[in-house]
Amino acid sequence: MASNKEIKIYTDAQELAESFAFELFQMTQSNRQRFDIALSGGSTPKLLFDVLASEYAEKFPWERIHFWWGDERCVPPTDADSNYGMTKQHLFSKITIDESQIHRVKGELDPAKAATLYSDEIKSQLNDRDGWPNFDLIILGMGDDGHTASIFPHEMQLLNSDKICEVATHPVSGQKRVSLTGKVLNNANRVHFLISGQAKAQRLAEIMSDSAEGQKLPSYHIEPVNGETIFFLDEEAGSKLP
Ligand SMILES: O=C1O[C@H](COP(=O)(O)O)[C@@H](O)[C@H](O)[C@H]1O
Repeated sequence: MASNKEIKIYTDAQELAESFAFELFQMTQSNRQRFDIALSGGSTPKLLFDVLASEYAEKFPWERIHFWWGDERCVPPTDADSNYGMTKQHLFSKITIDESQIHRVKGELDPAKAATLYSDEIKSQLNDRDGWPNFDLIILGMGDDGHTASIFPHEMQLLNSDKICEVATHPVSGQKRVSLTGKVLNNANRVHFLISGQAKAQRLAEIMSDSAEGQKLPSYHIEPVNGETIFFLDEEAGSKLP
């Protein structure tokens, strides 16, 4: 199948975050009443949240945005590893948004229980398309090993899971995660990867060249058939692209 992955490259991580914040702002300028956006953890979104908090706190239609996560680490929200905790620190604590619009994974609970609760909340709140929840936008990162959300290369079966969420295990630390599965990621209207840094360059080159190596990486397989897939990169991340 021909790929429709689009690539946008910015000078550095700061310019990437600022340009992406503007893209987000533009997306919210329609008269839609609600946008369901799944966030990622990681270093690049942190910069994005800082830009949103400092430059868009008053401009954004926060009352129409519902926030979710593509994945969460199974730790309490106060833990430095918590994706929700990082977002709270860098964004939610600096804007006015109702708690009912923040749909976090309860990382402090038993992982299987947290995955079930999160799946139930998604099912009860999101529109369905072709039997799967339909996010307006899923923002994803990519780990140095090619993982995305918390779908790691040693757990490729999560790409084809029939569940909305699964419990995943980090290959090195053994930390438990809750992750949206591939069918949900691939049912979004938009998937936007935000990727910066030299450490991602080789994996990105493998993915974009359609190589056998690339096909072993979870990120390669995320491309909604009925949606857009855009890779927002800085020059370092894009430095080895074919
Ligand atoms: O573990 C995770 O890593 C990825 C990538 O993060 P980065 O810091 O290498 O950019 C992230 O997308 C995911 O949400 C997070 O849980």
